[in-house]
Parts: sequence; structure tokens; C-alpha cells
Amino acid sequence: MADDLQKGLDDVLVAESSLSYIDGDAGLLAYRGYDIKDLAREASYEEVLYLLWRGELPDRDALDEFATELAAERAVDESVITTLDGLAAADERPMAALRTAVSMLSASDPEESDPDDLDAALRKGRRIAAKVPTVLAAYDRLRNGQEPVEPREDLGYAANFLYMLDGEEPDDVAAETFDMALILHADHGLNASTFTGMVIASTLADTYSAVTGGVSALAGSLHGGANQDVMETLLELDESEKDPTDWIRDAIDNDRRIPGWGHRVYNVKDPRAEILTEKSAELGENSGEKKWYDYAATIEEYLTEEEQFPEKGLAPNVDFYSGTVYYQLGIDLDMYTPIFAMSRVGGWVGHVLEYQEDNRLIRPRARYVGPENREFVPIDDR
Ligand SMILES: CC(=O)SCCNC(=O)CCNC(=O)[C@H](O)C(C)(C)COP(=O)(O)OP(=O)(O)OC[C@H]1O[C@@H](n2cnc3c(N)ncnc32)[C@H](O)[C@@H]1OP(=O)(O)O
Ligand SMILES: O=C([O-])CC(=O)C(=O)O
Repeated sequence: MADDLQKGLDDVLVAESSLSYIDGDAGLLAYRGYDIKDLAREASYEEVLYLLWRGELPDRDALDEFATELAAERAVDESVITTLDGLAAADERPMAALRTAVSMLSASDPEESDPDDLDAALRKGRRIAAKVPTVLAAYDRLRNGQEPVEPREDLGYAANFLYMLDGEEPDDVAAETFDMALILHADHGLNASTFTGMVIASTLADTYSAVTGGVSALAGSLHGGANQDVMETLLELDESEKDPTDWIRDAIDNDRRIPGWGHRVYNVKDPRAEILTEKSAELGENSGEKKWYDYAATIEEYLTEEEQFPEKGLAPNVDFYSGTVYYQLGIDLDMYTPIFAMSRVGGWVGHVLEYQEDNRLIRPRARYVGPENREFVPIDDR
């Protein structure tokens, strides 16, 4: 038995995977061998889902069939909408509403869960991926006193979500930008939320349980929650009316942890952040409102030259520019992490199924450091 302690499981190998390849020193990410930059530029989120789940890119017929099946499963049961309405009345956070809704979706799944039937597990994953946008858009509307908008089967995954959110078809720039953001967030190896899903699935629990666990783990500020924190930080900077360089200098002097910086795997700028930087700048140019991009870019420039940050391998991660992109698309701040979850369903389902093909219960150990050989004292004598 190995006795060396790996707190946080840094660098511990626990599985083999052919979903994503990450080189944290070179700043490379590929899904099943395809560079993320090519996928972000050329593919659609549906194509990427197909790739993650089936291992190959689809040809046009296969993609049409897959996208049609996915679109046909977008509607959610009325009981889910009623529950969301109750959660909205209680002012629940969207991530918590999503966690509750994913768990609830299993009640209307038409197939039994069978740990030996991985095809059925994949179909469950597909239903979750299809319904999460409907849940999120409905929740956002209900909490704003609006009726949910029914999904449309004739729109792509990204465009349909934006349509259900606003009640109006998005323009091409918004739909393409959002689709690209979904592609960038779809998978990232054994990150905390994916690993959570794998731990759950390794007990032979079903896909809904694994995805509910994934949503729960993604919510925290060290993981998916950071995208909202980044935008809140930029708004704080804006309200301070300080020069951005002075603002970030003060933040560092006060030992603040800067959201959207640092990553367990990357020691250089995250390749997804490179793409989102360009997108954020482009949206600012187009709208004439460049300040959100400018604030982020100024912080990046300052921290990149600051001694400690490069020394500790701290650089912008995927969350640093995604917030400015969503903000410019007019999306509410507390929807950013749920949108991340919407995309990451692809990775969660892919990894869970890959792991279950050759399943082994995940069960690490803790080194016992508590007291020993204590004499039990009955309650009335303590
Ligand atoms: C999609 C994603 O999940 S990407 C990550 C999203 N999360 C964030 O952006 C939150 C901000 N970042 C962080 O908290 C961290 O960088 C993490 C959690 C992402 C990675 O953390 P770890 O690999 O555990 O690094 P750890 O927390 O040990 O930090 C190493 C050193 O860098 C410092 N550091 C790490 N991140 C930051 C940051 N964002 N700002 C300032 N200092 C930081 C730590 O204080 C520590 O310094 P020390 O060695 O002087 O004590
Ligand atoms: O990989 C990680 O640790 C965090 C993550 O999910 C990502 O960067 O997309």
C-alpha cells in the first residue's frame, strides 16, 4: 500500500481516457485528437457532443440524425416547470435550481436504469443534454415573471437556448459565439466535477445521479463558479472608478485571489482563454463598448508582468474572458455557471460511460491521524 499522501489528488493517475488531451505547459487542448482551436472555429456543439460520445466526427447524415434526435428531446415535463416556478419564488440560485431539476428529470425518463446497458445510459445522457437548456431558460424567465418559451426543434442547440431565454431568435453572431463557448467548455479531463460524476457512476448509480453530482461540484468558486466571480470583479473595478492598473495593483497588494487565474493543469494561458480573448475583443469592437474586454486585458497585462504570477505558473484560465463574452451577449451573471454546466454535460456523460466500460469502484484512502485506543465512557459518566 502506497503511503505517500497526495492532497487534492494532484497529478494522481486514476484512469485512462481518450476524450481530452491536455498539455498544461504548452497550452494545448484536444478532444479525441482534434485541436480545440479547430473545433471552436469549424464545428458545432452537436458535432462535438457526437465526437465526445462516439469517438469520431460525424458525416453530414450522421450529424443530422443525431441533432434531430437531440432536438426531439428538448421538452421537459410540466412537473419540472412547476418545481422551477416554486424555486424561482424562493429566489433559489440558478445552479441550485439546475441541480434539483436534473435530479427530477429522471422521473420522466422512459427507460429503466440498467448498469449493464451502456447504450441506455448514453440515451439518458442525451436526454439530459437536450433538456438542460430548456430547464435553464425556463428558470431564468420564471424568476423574471415571464412564461417559459417552448423549445424549437428547427433551431440548433445554441440558437435554441438563446431563443428560449429571450423569446426571440438570436442573430448569427450571438448564436455562433454561444455555440463556440459551449464547444470550449464541453470537456476537460478529470476536473473536479467530471471526477465527481465518475465516482458516483463507479458505484453503478445511474446517469442522472452522476450528472446531478457533476452540477453540484461545478458550482463552487474554485471551479465553474469562477466565471461569475470574474464578471463581478470587473463590475467592482468599474464601480470603483479607479484606473484598472491601480485597481489590480491594490488587489494584489491586499492578497486577493483573482478569479479566472490559475489552474491545476495549465502553467500558461489556457488555450480556451486565448480564443475567448479574441471573441471578447471582437464583440467589444462590434458594439463599440470595449471596456469589459479592456479591463480584462489590462489585468492580464499587469499580472503577466507581475513577478509572482508567472513564477507560480498563474495565467488566465477559461473563465477569465468567458464572463465578458456572456455579458456582451446580455446574459445574467448567475447564469454563467449553469451555462458551463449545460456544456459540460457532454464531458460528464462521456467520461462516465468510458469509465463504466471497464468499471472499478473508486475508493481511495485517508491516513488516520485521530486518537487511538480510547476507553469508552457511558454517557451519564462523561
Ligand atoms: C473551469 C475551472 O475550474 S478553471 C479554475 C477556475 N477557478 C478559478 O479561477 C479560481 C481562482 N483560481 C484558484 O483558486 C486556483 O488557481 C485553482 C483552484 C484553480 C487551482 O489551484 P491549485 O492548483 O490548488 O493551486 P493553489 O491554490 O495551491 O495555488 C498555488 C499558489 O498560487 C496562488 N494562486 C493560485 N490561484 C491564484 C489566483 N487566482 N490569484 C492569486 N493567487 C493565486 C496561491 O495563493 C498559491 O500561492 P502560494 O504558493 O504562495 O501559497
Ligand atoms: O480541468 C480543470 O481542473 C477545471 C476545468 O474543468 C476546466 O478547466 O475546464
